Amino acid sequence: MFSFNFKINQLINPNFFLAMTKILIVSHPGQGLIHPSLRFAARLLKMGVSVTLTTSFRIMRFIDKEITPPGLAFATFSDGHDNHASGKSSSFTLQQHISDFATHGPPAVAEIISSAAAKGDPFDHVVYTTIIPWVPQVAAAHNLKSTLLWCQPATVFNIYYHSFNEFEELISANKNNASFPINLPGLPSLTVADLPSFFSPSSPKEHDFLLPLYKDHVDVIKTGSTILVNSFDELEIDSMKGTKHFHFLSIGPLNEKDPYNGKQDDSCVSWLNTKRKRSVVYVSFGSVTRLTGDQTEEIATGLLESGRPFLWVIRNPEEAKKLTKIDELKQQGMIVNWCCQVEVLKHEAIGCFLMHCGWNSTLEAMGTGVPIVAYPLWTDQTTNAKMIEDVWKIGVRVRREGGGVVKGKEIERCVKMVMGDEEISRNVTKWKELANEAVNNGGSSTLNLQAFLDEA
Ligand SMILES: O=c1ccn([C@@H]2O[C@H](COP(=O)(O)OP(=O)(O)O[C@H]3O[C@H](CO)[C@@H](O)[C@H](O)[C@H]3O)[C@@H](O)[C@H]2O)c(=O)[nH]1
Repeated sequence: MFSFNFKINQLINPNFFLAMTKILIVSHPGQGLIHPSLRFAARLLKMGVSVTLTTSFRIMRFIDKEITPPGLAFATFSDGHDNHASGKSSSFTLQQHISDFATHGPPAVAEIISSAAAKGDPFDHVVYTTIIPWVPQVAAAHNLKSTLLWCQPATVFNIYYHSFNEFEELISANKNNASFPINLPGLPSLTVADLPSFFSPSSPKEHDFLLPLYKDHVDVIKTGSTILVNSFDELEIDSMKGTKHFHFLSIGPLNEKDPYNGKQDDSCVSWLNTKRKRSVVYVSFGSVTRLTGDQTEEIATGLLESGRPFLWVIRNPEEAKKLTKIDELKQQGMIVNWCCQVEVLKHEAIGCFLMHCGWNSTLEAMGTGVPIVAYPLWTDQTTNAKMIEDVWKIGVRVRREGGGVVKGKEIERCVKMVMGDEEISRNVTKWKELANEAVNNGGSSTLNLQAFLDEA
């Protein structure tokens, strides 16, 4: 059912011999979670920890084995979708995806843990990502401690926590009033519209299973437990103190290039090399959501009207071909179905990032000092967009006229505004420095990770 794939480079990694702690990372096989898991694994390996990453075969096929971090071991298992055509766009529903992983995962992870113990090389600790709340039970059944690696802002965790506890009634009673103020301990002033999208009455029916799933996550964590967060103290210290029930340890931003993307695709970089400094709009909406045809057409109009060159990730090449002004678009910009985003964002030609506010993309923009045009779609993105615009002040959020599709004119306005705003530019530089300092030697996230390992 599962296969151990201990890599030969374990043998040449000096840290391997020094390893004191052996950690199993269990990751949901979605990209928003596999990227931070790989990056977290790389961090741990650098600190002399022995790490095994487990997830489904399906996603592992997209990981470039030649550039995985030295020493990283994989133990993969089937989630019932091994032959699915692409790990970069799914045809089966998210609910099915999560539920199949929850069916196949527990016995496979149990087997991985007991098999390592039987070989005399047991795990010391299990770390698991968001949306797999079944992991702590499996770990506990093998007398192992487990820790959640929360891959969204601490602010969002606390919103969930409070909304499932003392603020449940207040939020529920006012969910139809988007501007109703919600003041939660440690968090900035929010409104109902700033909460994760699953609280909204307009959230699609097929997302109804997600709020109970997040509740399971919160319920399963014992009071006083440590929660690792892909964030950094300077960014969210108040939010992290927003509940006395948990001990947040921020260990991010987890922003390094990882082997999911494979080797650098030189065509994007060669194209960016021909563009002026800070002139290009980079556009990407992450790995999950699909925009409607109307939304995509309006974005195309906005980009064309902005007059700026752009690099636009449209995951489905067929959708790109259907764009009405595809010839004009190709003259002004470049459309790709995937790129190595962390490398692209580092390029000096990038002037702003039009995005969905997925947490990884937000941190990647922050770590490279790229201002954001926030176009949130679902889940944590509504909250992230609020923080981006009003709290960290590193971008501007698109407005929807009468709640409909965001118009091309609005995209154009936001792109022009964010690329010329001095206050945003100053804040972007400030957060870039703080984000990078946090993960340096002696930085807050490095110290927090050390503290976690001391306890693990
Ligand atoms: O062409 C591309 C496009 C994306 N990426 C990477 O893919 C990841 C995308 O992650 P994220 O920005 O978080 O978006 P999603 O994939 O949509 O992530 C889901 O999971 C995240 C973590 O839970 C949530 O914050 C998001 O809202 C949710 O949509 C990032 O690391 C990007 O660098 C690439 O490398 N190349």
